[in-house]
Amino acid sequence: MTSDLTVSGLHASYGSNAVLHGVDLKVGRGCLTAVLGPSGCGKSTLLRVVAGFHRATSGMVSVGDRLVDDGRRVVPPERRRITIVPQDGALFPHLTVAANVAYGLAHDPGRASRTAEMLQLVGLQDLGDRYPHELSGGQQQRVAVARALAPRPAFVLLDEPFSALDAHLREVVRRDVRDLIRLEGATAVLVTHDQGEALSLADDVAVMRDGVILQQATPREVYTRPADAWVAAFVGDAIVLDARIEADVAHTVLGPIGVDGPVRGHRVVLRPEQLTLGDHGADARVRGVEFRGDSSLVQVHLGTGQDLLVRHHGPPPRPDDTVRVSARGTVWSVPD
Ligand SMILES: Nc1ncnc2c1ncn2[C@@H]1O[C@H](COP(=O)(O)OP(=O)(O)OP(=O)(O)O)[C@@H](O)[C@H]1O
Repeated sequence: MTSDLTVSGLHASYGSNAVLHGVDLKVGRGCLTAVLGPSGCGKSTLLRVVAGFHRATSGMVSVGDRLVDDGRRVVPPERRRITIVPQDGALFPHLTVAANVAYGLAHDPGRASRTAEMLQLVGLQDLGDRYPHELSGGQQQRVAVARALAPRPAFVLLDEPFSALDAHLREVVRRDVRDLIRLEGATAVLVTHDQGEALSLADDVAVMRDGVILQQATPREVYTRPADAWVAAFVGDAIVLDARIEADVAHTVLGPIGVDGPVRGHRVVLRPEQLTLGDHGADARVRGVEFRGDSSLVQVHLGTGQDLLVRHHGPPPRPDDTVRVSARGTVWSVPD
């Protein structure tokens, strides 16, 4: 992988408050990488150090083959060819949509045609004369992304750019933005605490907690082969079972299940869609049912005292029904 951004051993603080504790991250050229983590874990701080708005205490950041921060020598933000799209889009309210998009193209002779092209790409070619307050939230976000990509930055950093949008609009806008980033061939880092967004959009997901990246891998890999039980639960609904593992078979309260990959402890992880409610398996009682559109998420209480989530298709059981639960597929072993 040709790496466009390399962050290694990065530490950063606000005064005496250390926030990044040795972050390692690699972003391949032309890739969209999501940094996924809970509120306050340091995602925005990481973006700010990468963009050059905050200095590292130690560690290093390289963009392309150029070292931009090693805690001593620092390349200023305007010389990094990195663009940040902040959470609120931060459009200039006194400029029209077209003038906002053209803003970064001041010295570009192809300014007018590039602006028109970007407006076309985000589907706002008819709204160039409007002002930001005359647009919906989703349209404003598109303008913000068009403005960021217009000068063809090597790098785009997106800081939770879709968080202000409602669920439906968010899906539409984020798909458009991803397509635009792909089309422009930009390398992008997207910060989010929304696991669905990270898993569905990104080529690569870096899961962050308390100022460190716990795992960086493809969406499928972090979902099916999480680094630990915390990552498993953060990227999706997870079932963590105690297990005695012998010869690639985990002996659990749900019976024996095959283990995929190395044995790393006494617990295994599986997903609610791997469980089946049927006429065989462990005895359980239904505690609650959540309607999820195409399926139901059924919370069951095993005779052994453990609660599990089951993704169930078809008519759901009712609270207090007695059911039997079995597991399909393989499980993934996580460290204790
Ligand atoms: N300017 C600042 N001065 C002091 N502390 C700060 C400053 N900015 C952020 N912090 C602290 O640093 C920690 C990490 O903040 P950061 O904004 O990087 O987290 P985040 O993961 O982006 O959170 P969110 O998802 O809520 O935006 C938090 O504890 C926060 O309170």
